[in-house]
Amino acid sequence: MSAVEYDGVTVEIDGTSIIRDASLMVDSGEFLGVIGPNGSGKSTLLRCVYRALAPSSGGVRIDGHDVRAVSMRENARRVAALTQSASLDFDFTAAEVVATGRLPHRELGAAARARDREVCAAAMATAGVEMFADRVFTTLSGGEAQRVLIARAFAQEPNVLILDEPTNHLDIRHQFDILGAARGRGVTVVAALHDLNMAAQYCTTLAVVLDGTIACIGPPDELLTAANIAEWYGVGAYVVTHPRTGVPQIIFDDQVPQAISEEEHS
Ligand SMILES: Nc1ncnc2c1ncn2[C@@H]1O[C@H](COP(=O)(O)OP(=O)(O)OP(=O)(O)O)[C@@H](O)[C@H]1O
Repeated sequence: MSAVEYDGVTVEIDGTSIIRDASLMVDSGEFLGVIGPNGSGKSTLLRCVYRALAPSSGGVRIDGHDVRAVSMRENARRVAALTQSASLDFDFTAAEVVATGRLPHRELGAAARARDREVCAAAMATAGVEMFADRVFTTLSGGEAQRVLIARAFAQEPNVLILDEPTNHLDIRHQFDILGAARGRGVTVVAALHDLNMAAQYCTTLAVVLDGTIACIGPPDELLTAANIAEWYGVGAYVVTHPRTGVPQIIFDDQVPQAISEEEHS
């Protein structure tokens, strides 16, 4: 059984097909990177998993359960999402924001248990935000706030972590830390990523979304060729091999008239 399964998902908004007939299976423990140009449909695809959007046809299953057939609360025990549009206008402290990640696990109205507090403290340590615990969330910088929201997603202890551009606002140190922490949790991760070099380093599989359809699915070293990058993004590139890990790494060059891969170049 797949951890996440899209079965013929079509999303129509105001009569326009934003996603067309998307099918995809993500195995338990896999780190799937969803890549593709701006406006291609990555966020829309992700929103169907955490029920921010209902497909017009087809469905999404988590651990074999259709996400629309279970309660929001039950879905939230399985899926945590870091979204692009998370805005919190209340004067919550960072620790209070993280604590909301435990709500799906608590009985209605029940107080936080010792374990809830332990999980939140560990999540804040993993995201490196313990020092912001008492800060009002809205006073944090973009990167600090992003890490608090990541801590909240970790505190939710989901089987499936949905990350929509998780490295937005993060400096390079925190990009490594957060993607490494997501991978290190051993859960299934589905992440929309713009940074193809980070995607190559952390993702086991990539799904490429082009104009509302999943154009291809495969491991980074198969998909991240110069020819594909030119086709998907209209940018030339040299693709080299990371000297330590062996994964593809991309040096973009908008002046390269025709994309060349390392093999073609040598
Ligand atoms: N509520 C909506 N109403 C109208 N159009 C929408 C709506 N939501 C998304 N779209 C359109 O659907 C397309 C896909 O949007 P989506 O946000 O999924 O793309 P994306 O690949 O995540 O883009 P980006 O890389 O810029 O974040 C875009 O053209 C967007 O304008």
